[in-house]
Amino acid sequence: MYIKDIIKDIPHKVLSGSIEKDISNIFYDSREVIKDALFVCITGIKTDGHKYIDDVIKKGAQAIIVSKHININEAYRDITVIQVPDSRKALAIASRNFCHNPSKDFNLIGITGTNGKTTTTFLIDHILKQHHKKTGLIGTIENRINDKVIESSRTTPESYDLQKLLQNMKNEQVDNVIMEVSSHALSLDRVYGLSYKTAVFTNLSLDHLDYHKTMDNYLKAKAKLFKMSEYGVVNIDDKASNAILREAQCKKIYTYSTMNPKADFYANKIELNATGVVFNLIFDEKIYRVNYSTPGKFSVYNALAGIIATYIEGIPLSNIIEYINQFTGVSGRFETINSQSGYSVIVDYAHSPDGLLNVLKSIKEFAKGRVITVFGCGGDRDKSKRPIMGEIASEYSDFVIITSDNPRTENPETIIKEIEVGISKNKCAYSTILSRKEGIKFAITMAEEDDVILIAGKGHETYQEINDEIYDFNDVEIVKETIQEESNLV
Ligand SMILES: CC(=O)N[C@H]1[C@@H](OP(=O)(O)OP(=O)(O)OC[C@H]2O[C@@H](n3ccc(=O)[nH]c3=O)[C@H](O)[C@@H]2O)O[C@H](CO)[C@@H](O)[C@@H]1O[C@H](C)C(=O)N[C@@H](C)C(=O)N[C@H](CCC(=O)O)C(=O)O
Ligand SMILES: Nc1ncnc2c1ncn2[C@@H]1O[C@H](COP(=O)(O)OP(=O)(O)OP(=O)(O)O)[C@@H](O)[C@H]1O
Ligand SMILES: N[C@H](CCC[C@H](N)C(=O)O)C(=O)O
Ligand SMILES: [Mg+2]
Repeated sequence: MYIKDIIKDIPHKVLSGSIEKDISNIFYDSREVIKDALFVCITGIKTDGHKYIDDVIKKGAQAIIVSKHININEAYRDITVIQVPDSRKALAIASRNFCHNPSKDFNLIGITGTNGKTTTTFLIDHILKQHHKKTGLIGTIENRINDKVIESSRTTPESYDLQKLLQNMKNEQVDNVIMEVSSHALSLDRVYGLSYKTAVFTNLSLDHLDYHKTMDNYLKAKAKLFKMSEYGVVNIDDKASNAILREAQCKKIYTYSTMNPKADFYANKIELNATGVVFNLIFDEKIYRVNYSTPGKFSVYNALAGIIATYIEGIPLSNIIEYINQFTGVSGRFETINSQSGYSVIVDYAHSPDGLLNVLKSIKEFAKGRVITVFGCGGDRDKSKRPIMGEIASEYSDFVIITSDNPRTENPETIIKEIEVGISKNKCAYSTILSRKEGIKFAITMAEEDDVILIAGKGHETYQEINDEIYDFNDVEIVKETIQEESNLV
């Protein structure tokens, strides 16, 4: 595509070279640049793309987008250099142009919030598919085009990767794309220039302060999505919803609640049990009984969000409720493994204080025996949540095993100590076991009939990241193997 077409709608100044050149591809990482490329220099948190200009020109880049003043070497005078005020926004619009604005050809649904994004996207995808729609899905566990799975390395991809993925989805003629929109993506303009049909707000609670610094910044990032969307779907039981509603520029907003009968979609008569939730949905003065097979009060919220987003797509409520009945849940989200000895193990992705609190409260609703919790916290991420999660685990468990999550480049023993600070020692007994595998094994060895073991934090993850190395690791597999070994011993 010609540079002049790629930079359409981007405020810019051409510093050198021609914009009539044909470009092979766009890159934001110098390490990937190939001949005839356009390289967008991004000033990041760790490094600065402007540092790699010489390098990309040597690799054959023909055009460069910069956001800083640069001195162009005489030898490079044929290289097209374009200056823009904001190179992340420029990357998003250039990518959208280069991919022929794919999202204009389908309805885009975006889910934001601290918890529940993956679960809600999977539920919406399920409902739409049951109604014979073709779908694309983008999020933490995987990306999908209809039933084809594409590996995902980020909750919301960088703008260029996102536009390419949306283009592939368009080529497969999807009717809808359902995507998780992380606060990082909103803050770093990965979704800049997209128009959503529907934006969903699930909730806001403590997480990611390593990046956002304050809860207010975190909330403002989430609120951006509601300026880019035709319809809004908002959980008004969450106190952050006031700010979302205030900032939203949607043409229509549907609210949902389990506490306020004035919400557009209101749930009451909620029954919680070990296999799921059942509740009454009240909409437009009609009552529908909904069955959803993931336990926990938070499941009612995810179901409500899924119901409204698909109602906006024109699917009759009676159909939606029938489809929800057949939804079997998401891997690593309240995934239950029953043992022959009568105890059960729940693998869950709760990795924030609110997530852990919700899952433990839900377990308390049905656990007949002790609750044994195994968890850790990720390294190189928000440290403020560590003692709070320690406190929650000890308040709601009979025994806690603090272990490693993904320590990344931090010392795992230090992370464990920071969690330990929050443990209420008079509330419950606990152990610290560095190896997550040993921690899980220890919990299973001590479990007796009717006990419930919660293994929190890694859910679907199939790896453990320690010191920049990725090791195979799968909570569910370790649980199954250990239960098997235990039963062989009996
Ligand atoms: C905090 C954050 O999101 N950081 C993202 C940000 O990194 P950064 O600003 O530090 O970038 P940088 O490393 O300084 O590099 C600046 C520029 O130089 C380029 N570069 C760098 C090195 C080089 O040799 N050559 C080169 O050209 C980089 O490609 C980049 O364009 O921009 C990079 C380029 O797109 C991202 O890779 C990086 O994501 C990092 C890896 C990350 O871990 N992000 C996580 C926290 C994240 O985004 N998580 C959310 C989920 C959160 C949730 O649970 O809700 C997600 O959406 O996945
Ligand atoms: N609506 C909800 N409210 C509070 N907690 C929830 C909710 N839904 C799920 N959870 C808890 O949060 C965990 C993560 O859920 P899910 O993966 O759907 O969230 P997410 O927003 O996609 O997370 P991430 O930001 O890591 O992608 C679940 O395992 C569960 O413990
Ligand atoms: N999307 C979340 C995932 C956390 C999962 C947990 N297992 C960890 O590694 O910290 C984050 O980036 O904070
Ligand atoms: Mg997710």
